[in-house]
Amino acid sequence: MENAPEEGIEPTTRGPLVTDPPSTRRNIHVEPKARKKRNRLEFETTLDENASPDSHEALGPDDRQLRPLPKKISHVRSAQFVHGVPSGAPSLEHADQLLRDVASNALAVLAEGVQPDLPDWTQDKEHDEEDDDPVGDGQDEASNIQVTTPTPTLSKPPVPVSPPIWAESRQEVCESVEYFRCYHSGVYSKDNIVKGYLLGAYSASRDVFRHDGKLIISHGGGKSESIIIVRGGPNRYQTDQDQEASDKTVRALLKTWKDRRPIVLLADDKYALFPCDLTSGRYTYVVLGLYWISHAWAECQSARDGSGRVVRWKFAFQWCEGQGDPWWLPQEMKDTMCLTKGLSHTANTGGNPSIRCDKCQEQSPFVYTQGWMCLNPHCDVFWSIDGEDPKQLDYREEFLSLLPQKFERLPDITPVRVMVSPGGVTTTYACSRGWHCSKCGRLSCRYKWEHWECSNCKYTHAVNGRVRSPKEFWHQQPPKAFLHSQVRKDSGIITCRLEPINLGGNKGFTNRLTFILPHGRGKIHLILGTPLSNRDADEIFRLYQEQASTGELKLRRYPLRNVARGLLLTNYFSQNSGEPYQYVGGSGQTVPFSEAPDCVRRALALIKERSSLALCTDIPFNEILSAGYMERQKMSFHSDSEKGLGPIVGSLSLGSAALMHFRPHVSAEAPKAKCTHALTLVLRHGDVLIMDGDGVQKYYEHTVVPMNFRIAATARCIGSA
Ligand SMILES: O=C(O)CCC(=O)C(=O)O
Repeated sequence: MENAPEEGIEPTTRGPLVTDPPSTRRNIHVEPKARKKRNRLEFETTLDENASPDSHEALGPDDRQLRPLPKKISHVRSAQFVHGVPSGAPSLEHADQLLRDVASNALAVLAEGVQPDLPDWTQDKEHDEEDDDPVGDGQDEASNIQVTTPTPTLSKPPVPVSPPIWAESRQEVCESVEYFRCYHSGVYSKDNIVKGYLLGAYSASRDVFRHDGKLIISHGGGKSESIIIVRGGPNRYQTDQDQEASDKTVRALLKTWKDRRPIVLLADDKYALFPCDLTSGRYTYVVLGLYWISHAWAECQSARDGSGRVVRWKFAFQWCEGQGDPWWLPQEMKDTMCLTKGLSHTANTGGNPSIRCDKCQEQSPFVYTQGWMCLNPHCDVFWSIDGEDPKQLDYREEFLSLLPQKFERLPDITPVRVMVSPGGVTTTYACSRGWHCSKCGRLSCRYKWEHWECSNCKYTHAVNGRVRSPKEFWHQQPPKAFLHSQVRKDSGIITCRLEPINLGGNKGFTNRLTFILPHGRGKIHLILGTPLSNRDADEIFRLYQEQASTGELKLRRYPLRNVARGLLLTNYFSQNSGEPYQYVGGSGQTVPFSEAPDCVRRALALIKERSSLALCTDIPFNEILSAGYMERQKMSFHSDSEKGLGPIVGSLSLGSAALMHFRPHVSAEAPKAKCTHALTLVLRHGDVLIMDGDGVQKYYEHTVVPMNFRIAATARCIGSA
């Protein structure tokens, strides 16, 4: 199995995905006429002793500039699908059999009175839109990498204490805290409110770390020079562009500033202004604490390609009092601060006038010692002092002073640990998330099935659950209106008539659905489970759960690949048995069948039995990859095309239903737009799927998206190709 061709998922510290065409760029050139004309300045000093941050507001986001965001491109392209076109429609009796299967499932559900309230994340409209997919199937996405050279790290002292919340990889952060869940941007917002802001390598002129970090000035909002790596196509170069108050990230930052909401600041070990060396302790990401935005204003900067200037928004973040002193301060400094509290940093609170521009009538803060200037990017006299472009700018000391503030109640930023499992279910989304180690502060992904374990000090935390029954998933309806499959009309795939299979003994009959791929590329068979034939599958499902929860079956999330900032783990748990299989975890993680738990051996036997009945020949499967999916986990697009693999792959589905999508490989010949799902199958408990032929892997890739908790056992023939 080979992972899908990789997109460049280089988590950047600044800037969301940039997709605006370069033509939208608007470099600022102040007309000489406007420069000569001197503004009539109207001073409106807004500060007083009791001033709240609101009363300092000088340059607010102009609501008239706000435009609706473009609608998010939907990943669901159901409109392009039509029902499969069978080469011969199923006979009435086969259709009848299918209906009877479905009806008997439904009756069994009713008889048991099992109608659990199962969340189905594939249909969950509330699913967090901004929770980026780190792997990214690349349907509609491109990632950008900033190309700015990072500021060299000067020699700094090590951190005086272990940071209270830290991580080695971005995935650990995104999976463990609620306030930073994006892989591609330095600003995480939800519902137009910024929750977290990451300070990283790409500092700009006039970025500031003052008052021991109680005042931080940074630039936010993306649109910087970057390389956009497009899956299956040539990379694109993105020039620096103007930021607009209406850009998604800037807009959210401005709203958060206006609402005076606390946000969490994080820093990575490349943030040059941080006073301590974070690399000394593998502290790649640290949570600094809660801040609020005390000022927001627009600046001009030279475009990196030398083609003019671009507008950049700057934000001043001030430490929220009431959360103690910053953890990175040495104890002596904290002691001194205690003595001088209230004196040192708030000495000057009265010198921050807002000034109204006589040209645009907007107020701008008095930021720079060189003089006041209008900071409304839409004003003719934006960024000019006395009609001249400012050459050098320094902040006014008054502007950098800490402002009075009052927060009634600050949120707790330490991630909460999952303590109880609702209804004894330990495969919920919450259970798949990372956690915070109370012993050493490290954030870790949930990488072991049987419990949470700190990746640093190995401290563990377990939650007891119960074994789930397949009946809990019978009522599931796939989100699309079809029973077993959907074939795209122009895919060339032929759906064959249903074939009955005698399962022998007292197991009765089932049906086989076969799809013939075009140009002799192979076949895909779906052998349906039935209530009668599923007794083995039910037992295997139970065994899998028991043996995984005790750790006898070592289900793990293995590194998918090394990204620049730490490991990226798969979004499912797995374990390989039998012959070594390179793809997941490397072949070293394989357990020989003689040592494999019962669940694996029984799954292998069932797959062998069903595939030999369906294909009328014995398949020498000698490897099983067991995959465990908690809610919202999935296996991204890939193909099983590792060298030495035999042409037949068979898999057994257990637990929740899943959608399996096939699409042609993305290549220069098959541009991205055409690579929609050619075939979608619904895999249910007890179903066995067979991919038959090299061409299935060579010309197609597949993904599996379970609707809820699911186990799959996939068998291959290794070393037989
Ligand atoms: O059925 C599943 O969950 C995924 C199987 C699969 O694609 C694989 O193991 O390669």
